[in-house]
Parts: sequence; structure tokens; C-alpha cells
Amino acid sequence: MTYVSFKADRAHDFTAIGRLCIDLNANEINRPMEQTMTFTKYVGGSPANIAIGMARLGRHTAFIGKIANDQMGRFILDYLQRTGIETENVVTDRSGAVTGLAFTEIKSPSDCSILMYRDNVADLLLEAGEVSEDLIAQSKLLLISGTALAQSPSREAVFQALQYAKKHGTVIAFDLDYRPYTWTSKQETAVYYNLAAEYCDIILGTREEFDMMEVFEQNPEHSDSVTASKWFDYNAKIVIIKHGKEGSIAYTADNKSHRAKSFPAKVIKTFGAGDSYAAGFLHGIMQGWTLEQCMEFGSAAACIVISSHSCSDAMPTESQVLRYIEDCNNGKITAS
Ligand SMILES: Nc1ncnc2c1ncn2[C@@H]1O[C@H](COP(=O)(O)OP(=O)(O)OP(=O)(O)O)[C@@H](O)[C@H]1O
Ligand SMILES: O=C(O)C[C@@H](O)[C@H](O)C(=O)CO
Repeated sequence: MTYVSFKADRAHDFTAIGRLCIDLNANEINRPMEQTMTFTKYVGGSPANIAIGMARLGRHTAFIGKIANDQMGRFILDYLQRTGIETENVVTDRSGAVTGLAFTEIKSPSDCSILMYRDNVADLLLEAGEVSEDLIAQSKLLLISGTALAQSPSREAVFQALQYAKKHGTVIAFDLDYRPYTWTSKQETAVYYNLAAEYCDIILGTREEFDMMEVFEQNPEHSDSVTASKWFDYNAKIVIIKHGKEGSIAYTADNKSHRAKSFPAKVIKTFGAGDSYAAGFLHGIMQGWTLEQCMEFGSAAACIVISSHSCSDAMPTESQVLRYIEDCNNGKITAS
């Protein structure tokens, strides 16, 4: 069963819009941030991680975003280019804005948190007029990510991208990627998330992220099926609700649900799971695999990333993911 069809003959498989940031991941793990002395620098930002994941999986990938005119911005641009990502629509800020930083605290494999520095960040200064219609018209799939909706002018840039995608028949995926830092209220968040989700073909989020979108709605049981069913009245074909280690459920417009268990993993830290899951899942959908295969592939990709120190750098290739699944099935990989 094919739930989503992509336009053929497009130069790019996948284009992401949103933030390009820096992750500073604690080197001394299993302790609080107060006791962490050194960090390793990686490219970060959820949509950046997903784009890097798609490029590693062999997808022709492009990015729409804004970077700071500083050493961090140039580091990000260089990394994207070395990963084979098309960066013509990565604009450099000229106003003195800075690069967003995410310091990650790894207290234990299951107790991780992120300390974000996001004042005056370049990524939220992307303007609607800086979004290339031609790039979106030349892409099979556009990914938007919730944090870019948090402030103007980035908010308008995302809605402009959504309109171009609709105009040109580009499939739209929405990773909810809710980070409270840049939002001013739950109501504001829910309004913009809901407006954006109306355009989207594929919506991915955790139960907590969907709860945040439902502040004006009745879903007292936090039912996944109630959550998903709303979006089939708009443009959604697939709604995925993720439950961490418990796995994920995909709901489809034909009223079916598909469950995926998680794989065992030697977990170092939990962040990055969602981004690698999204890249793996979307790659599978573009390959025309069954939903079960796509979810299994995304779940295994997530395990590879959470068993590694970084998010972006650890994004796996297709053969790495397939080997991980095989090793789990043969009992060679067990949980930590
Ligand atoms: N501890 C774990 N062990 C094995 N697999 C996991 C674990 N945590 C997450 N996963 C896998 O990753 C997928 C996505 O994880 P999760 O629901 O935590 O997303 P997320 O909250 O968006 O991730 P992130 O922490 O990156 O924001 C899950 O559906 C599962 O397949
Ligand atoms: O999304 C961010 O800005 C930070 C990420 O790069 C981070 O590593 C993470 O949380 C991944 O989900």
C-alpha cells in the first residue's frame, strides 16, 4: 500500500527548512553539567540532523536556513557541504546574530537534558523572501520543523515554504520538534503548530508534543488515535506518534494503525533518537517500502544514534542500519 506519492524528475529528494545550530555534547558523561569540563562540537538543530541523516542514506538533500556570519556559521556550512548537502539557500545573516548552542548534559543513559542558548539566533531571522520557490519546486519532499515557527520572520518563512510546496505538489513532512525555550506561551505554540500541520502529508511527534498541540481540544485520555484522526480531515496521510523506548505507532488515512517496537541498544544518551528515526522513516517512505519496514528502519537508525556520542555525525548509512537490524535479529546486540 502506497500512502504518499512523490513527483518524479526533481533535482532534490529532500529539502529541510529551519535551524542550523551547534551541539556541544559533554565528554565526561554520566554526571551533571556542573561537573562537565569539556564538550565536543557537532553540527546540530533537529532539521539539520535530519537532513544530514537523509544525505547519509544517499538522498539528494538541500537545506533552507540562515547561519551567523561567524566561525560557527562557517563550520556548519562547511560540514553540510562536506556531507553533500546543497547549500545555495543557506543564507548568511548580516545583522550580528549568533549561532544557537545546545549544551547537552548526559547524567545517565536515560537522564539527559539540553541547555539551549538561543538569544538573537540567526536561524530565527530567515525571511519569507529568502525562501527559494524554485528549490521547493525541485524537491520531492519538504521537511518543516516546529521550532522555526516560534518567532517572526522565521515563522513567515516556514508558511511561505508550505505554500510553495502545496503549489508545486511537493510532499510535506512536519517534525513537531517542540522546544519550549523560544516560545512565549502554550496557546501561541498550539495555534501555530496547528496551522502548519493543516498543510502536511506526514506528521511526526512524541505523545507530549501532540499534547502540547491539543490545549484547545478534548482528548482527556491522551488517545493517540483521537490525536491522529483529526489530521486526516486536512492533508495528512500518515501521523506518527513516538513513545521513546516503548516504540511508535503510525496511523494512516485508511483508518489503520501500525506499531513498531524499539530495538535493543547500548544507550549513551537519548537525544537524537527522534531525528534519526525521522530520517530513517522518511528514507523508507521514499524507497516505497511498507510502513512496517519504514518504522523498523527508523527505529534501528535511532538506536545507532543513541548508542553514539553525537547526533549529526552518528547518522548512519543504509548498510549500517540494515546490519544493525540483522545483528539484533541474530541476538548479537542486546540492551545495555
Ligand atoms: N531507549 C531507547 N532504546 C531503544 N530505542 C529507542 C530508545 N529511545 C528512543 N528509541 C527509538 O527512537 C524512536 C524515537 O524516540 P523518541 O520517542 O524518544 O523521540 P524524540 O523524543 O523525538 O527523540 P529526541 O530525544 O531526539 O527528541 C522511538 O520510537 C524508538 O524507536
Ligand atoms: O535540536 C537541537 O537544537 C539540538 C539537537 O541537535 C540535539 O542534539 C537534539 O536534541 C537532537 O534531538
